[in-house]
Amino acid sequence: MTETESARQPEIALSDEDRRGLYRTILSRRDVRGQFLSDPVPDEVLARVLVAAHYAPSVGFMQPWSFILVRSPEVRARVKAAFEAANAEAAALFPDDQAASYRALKLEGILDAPLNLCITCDRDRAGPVVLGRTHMPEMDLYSTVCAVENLWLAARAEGLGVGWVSIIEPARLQDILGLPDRVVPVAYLCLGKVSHFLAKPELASKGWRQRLALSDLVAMDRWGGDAPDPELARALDDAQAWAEAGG
Ligand SMILES: Cc1cc2c(cc1C)N(C[C@H](O)[C@H](O)[C@H](O)COP(=O)(O)O)c1[nH]c(=O)[nH]c(=O)c1N2
Repeated sequence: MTETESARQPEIALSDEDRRGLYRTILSRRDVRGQFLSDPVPDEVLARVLVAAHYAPSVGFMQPWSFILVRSPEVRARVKAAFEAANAEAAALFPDDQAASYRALKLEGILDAPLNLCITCDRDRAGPVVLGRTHMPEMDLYSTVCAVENLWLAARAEGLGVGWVSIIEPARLQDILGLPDRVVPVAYLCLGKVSHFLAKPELASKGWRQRLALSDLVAMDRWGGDAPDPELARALDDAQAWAEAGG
């Protein structure tokens, strides 16, 4: 089969402005828990961020995701109760010196955000044998996470905050949302307009954990292999300094 001109995209790199916009979106995306406004998310905007999620890559083009929009106060109250139960268990797992700061963190916006959204993975969406999943069975879950990140970035570009809540027993979420066994609740998200976006991750500004140096995370050829050569190491440090300055 020959490739026709119309089968190609007209450009390879994006324009400088588009590229800057992409990096700005990536660098300014935040996990939002405490800055939600109650205004509803307009349908057209919601549709666009869901399209962004749906255009994520997926193993074997499986598109295993579905999107459960949770507006019902009753359903959200049940999810919030599931969070409270899991969060109490989680707090008890940290050593004493960390447990108090853990309890002081706000780790969800389930009732504050006007919309909650569960992104699920249907592990049977494309039958039992899926191109690309034959030897790495978790690839459909990873594909669903790609959809989550696409949505998160598109939401940031639209001025919408997203907060991921994973401190919930999955079996309870499964029950509350009526998910069949083959469907995994990959991400429970809170979504809505925000008063502002924080400049830094909240866990960093509250002293829980700081961003690592990228250059320490890059090794040559094998785990624990040589550090990158000095030119690449400098480029990595410069790029991270650029990101820290806001891009
Ligand atoms: C898979 C997964 C699961 C969770 C999160 C993220 C991801 C990727 N994060 C958000 C997390 O704390 C946050 O991404 C980091 O602290 C970095 O901050 P920014 O996302 O850059 O603002 C998160 N935050 C929170 O308050 N409660 C939670 O349960 C979770 N769960």
